[in-house]
Amino acid sequence: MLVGITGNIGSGKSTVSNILKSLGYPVFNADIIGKKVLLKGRRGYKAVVKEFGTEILKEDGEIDTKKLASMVFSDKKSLDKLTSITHPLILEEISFIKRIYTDSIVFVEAAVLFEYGWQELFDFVVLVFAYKGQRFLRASRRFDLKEVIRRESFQLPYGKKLEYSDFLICNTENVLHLKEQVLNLVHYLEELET
Ligand SMILES: CC(C)(COP(=O)(O)OP(=O)(O)OC[C@H]1O[C@@H](n2cnc3c(N)ncnc32)[C@H](O)[C@@H]1O)[C@@H](O)C(=O)NCCC(=O)NCCS
Ligand SMILES: Nc1ncnc2c1ncn2[C@@H]1O[C@H](COP(=O)(O)OP(=O)(O)OP(=O)(O)O)[C@@H](O)[C@H]1O
Repeated sequence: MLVGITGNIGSGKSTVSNILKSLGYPVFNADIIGKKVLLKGRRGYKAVVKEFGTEILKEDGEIDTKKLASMVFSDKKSLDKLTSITHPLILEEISFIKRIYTDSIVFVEAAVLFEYGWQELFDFVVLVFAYKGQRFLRASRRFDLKEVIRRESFQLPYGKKLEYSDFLICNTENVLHLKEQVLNLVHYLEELET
């Protein structure tokens, strides 16, 4: 059973993933896959350098994801160019994961899932919710607020995402409250699986 975990920036997807991992479940991360395919020698590297130029390279020849981020999150066309290269490769890997884990539950965390119509690939999608203020505050630990706002502007609003989701997890309280919901979710999924 392939289960997607999604939610807007700073909602707590990785925290949910970590809880699932601590319970022993296999959890993959589409953001990480998306960056792996950009490593030197991997299939996205040449195409992205050709598209964005050698100015996105660091001294060691690897792609500087910070520079790339500043280009793509300030211009929708650039973001579309990047995703047209990396998304087919990410989807290939998710399909592979789906084929490998046929008789157990496997989770894939994907920040942007409904935005690109990936829901068809999953048996169920879990949406992690937190209020905008909470998300922005939490995400500012990793990115500055301007960057958080820019990235959020490329994400669908929760109202739309709720329509497409199978389960909702509310990360509006403390992590213990989040863990209780994750436990209820896996209990339900395990019952479906048997
Ligand atoms: C530009 C890149 C290299 C920047 O890497 P960086 O380490 O700064 O960010 P990371 O990938 O870890 O994403 C962090 C957060 O940014 C937001 N974000 C990332 N990609 C997107 C996107 N295409 N649309 C909207 N928000 C996005 C999400 O909230 C995500 O959780 C990277 O984000 C990227 O390659 N994005 C395009 C590919 C993609 O869509 N990846 C996400 C697959 S789920
Ligand atoms: N319930 C909570 N209470 C307080 N802090 C939290 C809570 N849930 C998550 N956090 C913290 O908020 C930050 C963002 O959480 P997390 O990384 O899980 O979100 P995310 O959705 O994966 O973020 P991103 O969109 O940047 O990938 C982290 O520092 C995390 O420890």
